[in-house]
Formats: sequence, structure tokens, C-alpha cells
Amino acid sequence: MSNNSLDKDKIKILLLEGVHQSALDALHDAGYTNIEYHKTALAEDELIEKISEAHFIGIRSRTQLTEKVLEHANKLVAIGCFCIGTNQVDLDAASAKGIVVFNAPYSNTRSVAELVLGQLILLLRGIPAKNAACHRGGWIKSAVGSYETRGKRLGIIGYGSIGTQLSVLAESLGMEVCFYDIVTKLPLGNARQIKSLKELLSTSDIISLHVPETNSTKLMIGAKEVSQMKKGSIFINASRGTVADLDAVAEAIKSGNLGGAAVDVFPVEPKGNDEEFVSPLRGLDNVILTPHIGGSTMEAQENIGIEVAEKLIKYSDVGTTTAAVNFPEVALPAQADNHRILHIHENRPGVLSKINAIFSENNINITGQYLRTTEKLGYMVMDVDAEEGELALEKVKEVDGTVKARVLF
Ligand SMILES: NC(=O)c1ccc[n+]([C@@H]2O[C@H](COP(=O)([O-])OP(=O)(O)OC[C@H]3O[C@@H](n4cnc5c(N)ncnc54)[C@H](O)[C@@H]3O)[C@@H](O)[C@H]2O)c1
Ligand SMILES: O=C(O)[C@H](O)COP(=O)(O)O
Repeated sequence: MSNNSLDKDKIKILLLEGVHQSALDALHDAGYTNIEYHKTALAEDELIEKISEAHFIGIRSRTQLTEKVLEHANKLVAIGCFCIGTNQVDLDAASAKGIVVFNAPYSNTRSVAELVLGQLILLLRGIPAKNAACHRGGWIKSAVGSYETRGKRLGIIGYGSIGTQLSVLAESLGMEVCFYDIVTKLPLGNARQIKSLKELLSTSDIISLHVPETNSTKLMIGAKEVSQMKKGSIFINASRGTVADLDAVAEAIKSGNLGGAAVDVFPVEPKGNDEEFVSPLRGLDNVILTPHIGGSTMEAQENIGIEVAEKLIKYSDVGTTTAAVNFPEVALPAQADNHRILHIHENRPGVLSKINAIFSENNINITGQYLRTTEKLGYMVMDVDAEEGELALEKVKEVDGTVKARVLF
């Protein structure tokens, strides 16, 4: 499968899930005007129809770019995830089609950490239940079950960008921070890494999850793990809905084994604001339920819009793949008066020698050459004299192992 470069107004960009205006502004400023914008995710049929015409797509966490959907994405060169998580994209299927995936790995970190901090303070004071009672005309004026944060132990599962931010913020309140991670991590401040998940669960006053959705995190908090949590402790999940068994959490809340919970992410989430939200946690007063808005602040969304749009623009304009999630990373200068051949190939012996032979046999002058590989993919970029660009593209497309080839003017 190959793509030639097009005039910018012919490059079709599909933006879904209401990505921030800052993304539209950045794309427009860079000359990209052929943009179709949707405030929501699309149903699979419509997504397949639209993606088959798109060169770039921008999504957030709801749009599932499965192997089936990507089979139809024959013009697509890049996916921008305007969020941190990339579990909604079949990364192997994207790589196999030579489609680059970008995300914004840090832009909403602070927003999530702040939300969790606010939730744990409210839950330690029993505010959600007291607030709900007041709304019904009740009045629970009591200190019973209300605590300060000072000296309480926060157990963080997943000590990455968000987990570490939360750790620092929590220590500034005088909390004791422990964490569990599959990787040995340098603890910030006075935080301590605990090697056993069971030990973290059974000794923490608050447990907060900050792991990605992977095979190893799927239902990592099941009924057994919930039962290992300290009596009366608080459970918080703002990572992914597949990580925790919410039926088990609901049972533990009802029985009083858990003192409260805050959950922002769910195994099944409504596709839009007009669809009903269903969860076993509905109706429990000491549970804070939020509609997957951990990263939804004006600051974060604006920054994410700029960051991901810039990554898409740089890839479209010059072929740069820096910080790609699934792709060999190459930082490229602008291509002056040359034509630039982007050749994405299977990383196997013989491909490079074949490409170099083609250039030599056809007397095509290379003025710049860049190569990076991952285990499965090779990304080779060659600048050639402008008059030789079309011929070079035609020839490299014929190389066995070619996944995608384009020329940038
Ligand atoms: N609620 C929201 O709106 C929202 C916003 C942003 C991110 N998120 C979610 O939060 C997740 C974490 O974000 P991040 O930026 O901190 O990611 P990160 O990659 O920086 O950190 C994740 C950490 O989890 C650890 N980890 C992975 N598998 C593990 C396992 N099985 N057990 C223990 N630790 C494990 C990793 O080693 C890493 O330290 C994202 O992947 C995303 O799914 C949700
Ligand atoms: O992965 C993320 O960054 C969060 O889950 C936020 O996703 P959203 O952009 O759909 O709010």
C-alpha cells in the first residue's frame, strides 16, 4: 500500500470526540483546512466509512480503532490520540499498515493527580454521603468516620507520570506514600516502593490506581484483591475501567469493608452524553462517580490539542516521527528544495540493500538519508533531487517488504 503526498487542501483530517479548538487552530495555521470535526465518537459503521477516506484521524479514549476498523483505513498515514492512553488503538494492526500513532503522554497528568487528591480528601471526610443526605433534607453532623489526610497511608498502584505527581502532592499534605509497580522505580520524596501488591492493599488507607490498560492490568483488582484491602479504606480508580471488578467494589462498599470509593473509568462507558450510564456503583452515597473526566480540564485539553496536532503536522510536513508510540523515531529537518521519500518497510534482511541498489542503478542522487528501525518496522527517509522524486517513489514501492511509501514535495 502506498500514498503519494497531496496538496494540503486535499489531505483529509477526521477529528472526533470534540478535540480542543487549539488542535483545529494549529492545523489551520499550518495550512490544513480539509478537516471534518465531530463532537462525539462515531458508531463502528460510520467510523469505517469515514476512516476509509481519511489521511489523518484524531481521537480520544472512546474511539476504538480495532483491526477491523483499520482494515478499511487504506489512506490513513497517522493517528493522533488526543489523550494519554493508546489502548483504544490496535497498535500492531496500525504498525502493520505503516500507520504512525501519536499521543500526549504528559499533558493531562496534573489534572488527574489533582482530581484524585480532591477525591481522597472528600472521601476521608465522608463528604459524598453527607452531601447526598443534605440534598435529601438530611443532616449528618458528626465527626465519626471523618479523618484528616495527615499521616494517612496512600497506596499508589502504577508509579508513572500520574502516580508520581500524586505522590508529591500527597506528601505535601503530610501523607505517607507507598507504591506498587512492576518496574523498580526511584521513589520521590519519602515514598517507598512495596514489592507485594497484597501488602500494599492490606496496609493502605487509600488505594489509587494509575496503571495503563494492558494484559497484566486487566482485572488486577478482582474480588480477592478487594478483600485484601484494609477495612474501611478508600478505593480510587482513574486509570482504565478494565482494571478493577466494580461488582466486587460495590459489594465491599455495601458490606462496609470499603469506606468509600471514587471511580472515573468504567468497563463500558456511554458513547455520548445522551446515553445512559450503567454501573453497579450507582446509588451508593459514599461513592464519587465521574464520567471519565480525569484529564478533562481546560488547561489539559488545550495543551493536548496543540501537542498532538503539532506531532501530526510535523509528520505530514517533513516525516518526523519523534515520540511516536508504535514507530521508529526520526527527527527530520525541512527538506529544502528536495523531494523526500518516506519508505516504511518490514524490518528484515535485504530490504535496505535493495533500496540502495535501486538508487544506484537508476542514478538517483541521494542528498540526505535517515534510518531507524524497531523490531518489526524500518523507516527510511531519503532526500533526492526534485526531478527524481517521482521515479524514486515508483521504484521503492516495488521493493519486497514495502509497507507504505510516500513522497513529500
Ligand atoms: N481518567 C482519565 O481521564 C485519565 C487521564 C490520563 C490517563 N489515564 C490513564 O492513566 C494511565 C496511567 O497514566 P500515566 O501517564 O501515569 O502512565 P505511565 O505509563 O507514566 O505510568 C504507568 C505506570 O504503571 C506501571 N505498570 C504497568 N503495568 C503494571 C502492573 N501490572 N502493575 C503495577 N504497575 C504497572 C508502569 O510501570 C508505570 O510506572 C494511562 O495509561 C491512562 O489509561 C486516565
Ligand atoms: O488516556 C487519557 O488521557 C484519559 O483517559 C483521557 O481520555 P479522554 O481524552 O477521552 O478524556
